[in-house]
Parts: sequence; structure tokens; C-alpha cells
Amino acid sequence: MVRMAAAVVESGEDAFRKMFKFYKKRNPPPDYSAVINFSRGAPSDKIVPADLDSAAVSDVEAARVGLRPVRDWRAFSLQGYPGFIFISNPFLSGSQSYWVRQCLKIYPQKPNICNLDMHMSPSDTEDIWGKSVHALSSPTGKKEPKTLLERLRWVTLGYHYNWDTKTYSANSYTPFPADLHLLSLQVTAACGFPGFNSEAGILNYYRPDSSLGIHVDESELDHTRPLLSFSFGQSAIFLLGGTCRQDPPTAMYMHSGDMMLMSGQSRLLYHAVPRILPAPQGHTTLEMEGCSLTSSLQEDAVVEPVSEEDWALCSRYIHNSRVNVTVRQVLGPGQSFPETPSPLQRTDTGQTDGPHDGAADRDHGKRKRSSSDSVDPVET
Ligand SMILES: O=C(O)CCC(=O)C(=O)O
Ligand SMILES: [Fe+2]
Repeated sequence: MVRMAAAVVESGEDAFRKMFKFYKKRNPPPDYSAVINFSRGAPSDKIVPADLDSAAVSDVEAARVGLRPVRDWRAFSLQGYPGFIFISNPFLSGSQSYWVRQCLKIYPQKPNICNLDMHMSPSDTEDIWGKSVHALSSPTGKKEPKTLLERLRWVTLGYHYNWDTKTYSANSYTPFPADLHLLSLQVTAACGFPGFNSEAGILNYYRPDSSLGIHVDESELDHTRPLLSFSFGQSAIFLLGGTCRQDPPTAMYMHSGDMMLMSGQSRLLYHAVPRILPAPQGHTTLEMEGCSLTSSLQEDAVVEPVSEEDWALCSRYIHNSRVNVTVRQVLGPGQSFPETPSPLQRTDTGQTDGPHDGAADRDHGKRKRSSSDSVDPVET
């Protein structure tokens, strides 16, 4: 009896973890045939075109932040995952470069917080881009120490996520970037969530061997607001599970420019990124797309052209890396932080150091860095 229960628990508990390991494994490489690719082909029975509110965002408003008219977006929902919306790269050609540049050059700047701040002085992490540009743009061919940009694993924006207490707090806040808020506002409005407040952001910087462990994002105090995710650079396998760790996940590709919205019943689902992989052949890569905006920019555009010089470094970086940005509304209307935050609000499972340590090798100062950028999920 005891043995049988143990066996059931074991196989149940292992479902997500097994899938994570399956896609993470390099030798032999996994079979990707079950991975959903929203950028290809006609919707299958599991993939349903999603209805967007194209009247909520004018074409002009969309173009200001580098997006195509909403009626042209390819948006999907997934059967069995109510509230989950996948938007297959709705960016105007050439405009992703602006967002990549912001993620690499601007958002890591003070007063935003990054993993390097955990063991370096503020003056040392003040100009990550400037301190990396020379070594990255003119490699000597010899083995050189990694640049700060190459060592960047996470950046937090707005209410800065505290990896130790797994909470946000009123006294750790800096202004959220206005451009990223505007992009988030338009995408959430098109998905049926007007008036979204971008209050916190987490940027994950993934190297080729990085992964992100199994977790739920539940530290935000208002779960009726959606969680928004933008991906740039190399592709990833994203696993979307259920409300229990035991539920087997669905695997899907996230390519550069793709967006996801987790809302309603899908807001609190387990998810993970077991693998980073090159964009598939024939898929327009960002490097090919480059930094030339094809459509002429409006006067009040948020998205601006990226200089050739900046793009040279960005394209070198994203040649083998991926950047993911999640934007969160933390508080509901009229809501404020409790006096003492409730501990452990983010449910992290499967890793010794919490999901993001392993993943994008996020270190919390006192925690040990792994020698590689990834950590296998371990039962806790
Ligand atoms: O990189 C991704 O696609 C997922 C990121 C994520 O789940 C997070 O930051 O909480
Ligand atoms: Fe997450």
C-alpha cells in the first residue's frame, strides 16, 4: 500500500520534471516533433485562433511602439489553457532591434537592479554596456574574461523582485521604463485587458546552455491582471504545465518577437524554459532583419532607429543568446502592500536556488553560482 502510493506520487511528481529533462538533454538531442510551433502552419485541433480587440489599439498607437496593426497579428489560444494567449511576432520589420537595444544597453542601467549588483559595487555595474563594448566588438581570438554583458543574468524594473523573500515591496521601487510600459499597455489592451499598469519587470538573459526552472509567478498581489512576456534573440522551448506540478506540460517554441499573455486560469500555471536553441532555418532571424526600420517613423514614435554601432554589439550578443522580458502588474486598483509581506509568495520548485538562479544563472549574492548557466531541477 505504502509502496504503491509512493510510486504514484513519484510518477505524478515527475511528469513536468521528466519533460524538462527530456528537452534539456543534449546527447542525444531530444525529438522536437511534439513541440508546438505557432509561427508555422495551420492551427491544429489544440491551437485555436484568439480573438483580439483590434479597436482597443489604433494602428498609429501600435506603430509608435513598433507593432503591426492588431488586425494583422497572429494570436492563438491553447485548448485546455483558458486565458493563455500566444502572439506570433507582431513587430513591424526592423523594430525589434529597438527593444533588443533597450534590453542590453538601457534597462541594465541604474537605478535598475541586476545580478551583478549582488557582488559588485554600484560604480562597477554602472555602465555594463560601455564596459563590454570594446571587448565584445573586437574579440582577440584569445580566451578572455567574460564581459559584464556576458555575465548579465537578470535585471529587475519597477518594484524590484526580491529573490530571497520572493516578494515586492513599496520601498524597493524605481520608475518603470515608460517605453516598455507603453508597449505592454497596447498588447494587454489588444488582449482584452485595458488599463494595465506595468509595475514590475524581470529581464532574463539566457546563454546557449541556460534554462529556467519550473515555477509559478504568484508574488504579484493581484492575480486578475495578466502576466506579459516578450522574447528576443534565440529561440526557446517553453513548457506550460498545470496548477499542480504533477500535470504534464505542453511544449512550445518561443521565437524572437513572440509574446505570451498568461491571464485568468492560466495566470498561475507552472512553467519553465528547459532549452535555448537557434532560430529554425528559414525563420527570419533578427540579425537578418537588422536595425533598419522599413516604415518611416512617426514623429511621436517611441521606437527609434538603432545606430549601426549599437546594432553591431546587439547582433553579436543575440547571435547565441536570448532575452526574455516579463511585465507584471503587482497591485490591483487601490491595493497597497501589506505591512509585513507574506513570505515565499513565489512558488519555486525543482531547483536548489529557485527557478531563476538556475535558469539564467541568477545568483542572489550569498548563493553559490553554478559553473554553467543552468541548473537541473532538483526535488526540494
Ligand atoms: O524566459 C521565459 O520565457 C520565461 C520567463 C519567466 O517565466 C519568468 O521570468 O518568470
Ligand atoms: Fe515565470
